[in-house]
Amino acid sequence: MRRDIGTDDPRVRVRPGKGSRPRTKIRPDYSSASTAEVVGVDRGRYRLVLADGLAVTAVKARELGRGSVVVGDRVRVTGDVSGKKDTLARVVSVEARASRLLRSTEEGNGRERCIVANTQQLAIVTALADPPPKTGMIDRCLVAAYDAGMEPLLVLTKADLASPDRLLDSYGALGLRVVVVDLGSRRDLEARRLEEGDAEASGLEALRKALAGVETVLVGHSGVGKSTLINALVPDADRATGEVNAVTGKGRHTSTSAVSLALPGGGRIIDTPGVRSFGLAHVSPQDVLRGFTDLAAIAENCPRGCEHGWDSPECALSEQTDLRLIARTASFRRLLAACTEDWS
Ligand SMILES: Nc1nc2c(ncn2[C@@H]2O[C@H](COP(=O)(O)OP(=O)(O)OP(=O)(O)O)[C@@H](O)[C@H]2O)c(=O)[nH]1
Ligand SMILES: [Zn+2]
Repeated sequence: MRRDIGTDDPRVRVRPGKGSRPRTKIRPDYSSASTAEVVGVDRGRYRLVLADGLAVTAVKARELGRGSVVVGDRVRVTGDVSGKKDTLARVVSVEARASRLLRSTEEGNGRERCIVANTQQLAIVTALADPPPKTGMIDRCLVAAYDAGMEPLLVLTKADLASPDRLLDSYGALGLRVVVVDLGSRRDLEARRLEEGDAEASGLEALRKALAGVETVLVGHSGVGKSTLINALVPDADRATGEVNAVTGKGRHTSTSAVSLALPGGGRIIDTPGVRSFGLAHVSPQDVLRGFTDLAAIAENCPRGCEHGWDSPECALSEQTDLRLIARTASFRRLLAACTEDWS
C-alpha cells in the first residue's frame, strides 16, 4: 500500500507506520520542478513567488519531514502552481542556504533556529530616541551579520528627536555603512519628499540605494520605526505601525510574522517582527574575526587557540601601536563580549 506522502513521484516509497521518512531507492528528481522563493510563512502555509513572479500558496511535502522552510529559502515546487484561489502547491525540496540568520529558541536551551535564509544584508534599525539606542543590541546584530557572512547596515531612525553623533563616534572604527533617517510622521514625509535636496529625504534616498537589488533582512527593537520605514519604501506594504508606550518606552507589537516584500527598485526587504534575540551561542572569536579582515591577518600571529580577548596571553591584537588598529581591536573585543550578553 502506498500512503500519500505529498509527492507524485512513484519512486518514493514510505515505510509503514510512524516516522514517515521516505525510503528512496533512487532519489526523486525535482530538477524539472518549478523554483520559487519563500516570501511568507503562516501556520504551515507558505507564500511563494515563482521565477516568473507569480505568487502561489503551498504546503510542505511530508517527505521534507521536520526540516524547516523559512522566508528567503529557494525551493522546488510541484502540484498546482497556477496561483489560482484555493489552490495549493507543494514544496518538495529546499536549496542549500547561502546565509542563515539564527535566533535562540524560547526554551532557552542553547538551541538555535533559522529564521531567515539567503539574505546578503542585515539592516540594524535603531531609533536615536524613543526608545533610546542600545549598543549591546547593535553589537549582537553585528556579530550575527559577520557570523552569517552578511553585510551589516546601520539604520538610525527618528533623527528629528536626537543627534546621531555619539553613536556614529562609537561605531566609527568599524567602518560601518550608516544611514540616518527621519520619518517623523507620514504627513511630514509626504511634505518633505517635495523639497528637493532636503537632508531628511536624502536619508531615505540613501537607504533606497543601499537596499536596491539585494535581499536585506531588517532587525530592531519594537517601536524603532521598522514598519514606518517599510511603508515608506514599499508603497503598498501596509505594515501596521504602533505607538511607543510613554511609560515603558517600548513599542506595542503590532506585527507578528516574518515577511519578504519586493522593493520597487528591485531587491527585497524582510521584516522580522517579534525577533527578540539571535542565536549566538555557536559563535567563536574566529567567526567574528571574519568581519575584520585587517585584524584577522594580525591574529595569525597569535598563539594557537587564542581567544583574542582583553586578557588573552600574548594575543597579537594587544600588541598594536597603530591608533586605528587599536580602536578596531577595541570594537572587535566589545562585539565578542556582546555574544554572551542578553539582547535587551
Ligand atoms: N519622531 C519620529 N517618530 C517616528 C519615526 N519613525 C517612526 N516613528 C514613530 O514611532 C512609532 C513606532 O513606529 P513603528 O514603525 O510602528 O515601529 P516598529 O519598529 O515597526 O515597531 P513594531 O511593529 O512594534 O516592531 C510610531 O508611532 C511611528 O509613527 C521618526 O523618524 N521620527
Ligand atoms: Zn589573539
